[in-house]
Formats: sequence, structure tokens, C-alpha cells
Amino acid sequence: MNLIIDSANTCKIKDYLTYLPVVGVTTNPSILKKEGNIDVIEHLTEIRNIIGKNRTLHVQTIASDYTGMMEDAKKIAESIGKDVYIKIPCSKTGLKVIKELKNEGYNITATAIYSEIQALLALANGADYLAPYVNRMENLNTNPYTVISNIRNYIDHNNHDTKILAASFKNVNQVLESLHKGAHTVTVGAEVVDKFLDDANINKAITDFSNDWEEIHGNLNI
Ligand SMILES: O=C[C@H](O)COP(=O)(O)O
Repeated sequence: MNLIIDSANTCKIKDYLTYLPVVGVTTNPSILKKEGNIDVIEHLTEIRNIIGKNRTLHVQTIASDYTGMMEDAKKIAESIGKDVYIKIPCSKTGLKVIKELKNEGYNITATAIYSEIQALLALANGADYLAPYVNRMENLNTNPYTVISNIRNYIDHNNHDTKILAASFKNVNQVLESLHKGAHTVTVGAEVVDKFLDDANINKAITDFSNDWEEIHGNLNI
């Protein structure tokens, strides 16, 4: 399972790195907002140092016009490193930016994907990752799993290297279903990551084992 953490909280990221198969970190302006009035470039550089060079870091542009997005992308790459994946919302302007940035050799994650057609257009323009918004699609009565499955079939059939990075989760079942339907990677926020192992049954089993051991052996170790 390729798990990306959808958070800019350095304490959470450090903790998850100790026991989860974390392959990267994604952020967007809403995620950064949760960290308060930080120096964003400094904070993202700290995250880059925490996760190291072997994991991917995905950082979103802020501007909504072509020139502003291009400037944001270049500032992000110059400050944090050219290996950063620049997250571009997949709008008309975004598609133009993706095309140009790819021509200039940047890594791209196409984000805010709500439909199959958006994904296929971003893929054609050279995006390295496609981020379909699972929970948000469900809220709009679009089946995100059909979208993921169709994109995956298209990628495999045409031998593309582009990966599906499913995003926007509100529960663990959405994460699992996305993986079943062909997402290569999932990016999951702390609220859902913390549910992965938050199971009363696991804790009860562990307590029962300890009690059974203590009944016979008291405080002795094995
Ligand atoms: O960056 C993309 C996020 O995964 C979107 O998640 P959200 O729907 O919880 O804002």
C-alpha cells in the first residue's frame, strides 16, 4: 500500500513515519491553513527534510491566473527543490499550466479532479499524478470508484506512467475501495489515518492476552 499523508502537521508526519508505509506528503492551501500563520516555504522545507528525498512532496500553487500559477510553481520548485510535485487544480487555466510546466521539466500532480474527462485531459498534458476527489465526488452523486477504475484501465491499456493518487477521504472504506478499484496511491488526512488502527477489538484482544498471561505468570516476562 502506497500511503501519502494529506497533512502539513510535522508532529503527525513524524509519528506516522515510525509505523506506516508513508511514501510522501501532500498539502494544499486549506491543509496549510490548519497550521496557522506559518512561513509556508520554511514549513514545507522542514517537511521535506523530515520525509527525506526518497518520498514525494506535493505542493499546490495559490494563484488562479496563468501567470500567477506559473510564478508560484517556479518559486515552490526553486525554494524547496525541483523534485517537488507541483499540484495544479485541473481547470482550463490549470491544464494550460500543466502543459507548460511539463515542457519545462517539472513534476506535476493534477488535483481537484471530479470527473474522468478532467483526469484524461491532465494525463494527456503530461501530469505525473492524477488526484480524483473521492469524498467530494460522492457528495455530488458521482461514483468515484467508476472514475478511478476507468482511469486505471485507460492508463494500463495505453501504457502510461501516470499514477492515480486518490484523495479527499472521510472514512477508511473509501480508502480501501479506491485501492480495490485501481488507485496506485492514496493520500489520507490525519482524521482518517488515525482511524486505521483505532479499533476497540484490537485493544480488547491485547488486554485479554495480558490478563491471561498475568493470571498464571504474574509480572514475569517470557
Ligand atoms: O488535496 C486534496 C484533498 O485530499 C482534498 O480533501 P478534502 O475533500 O478533505 O478537502
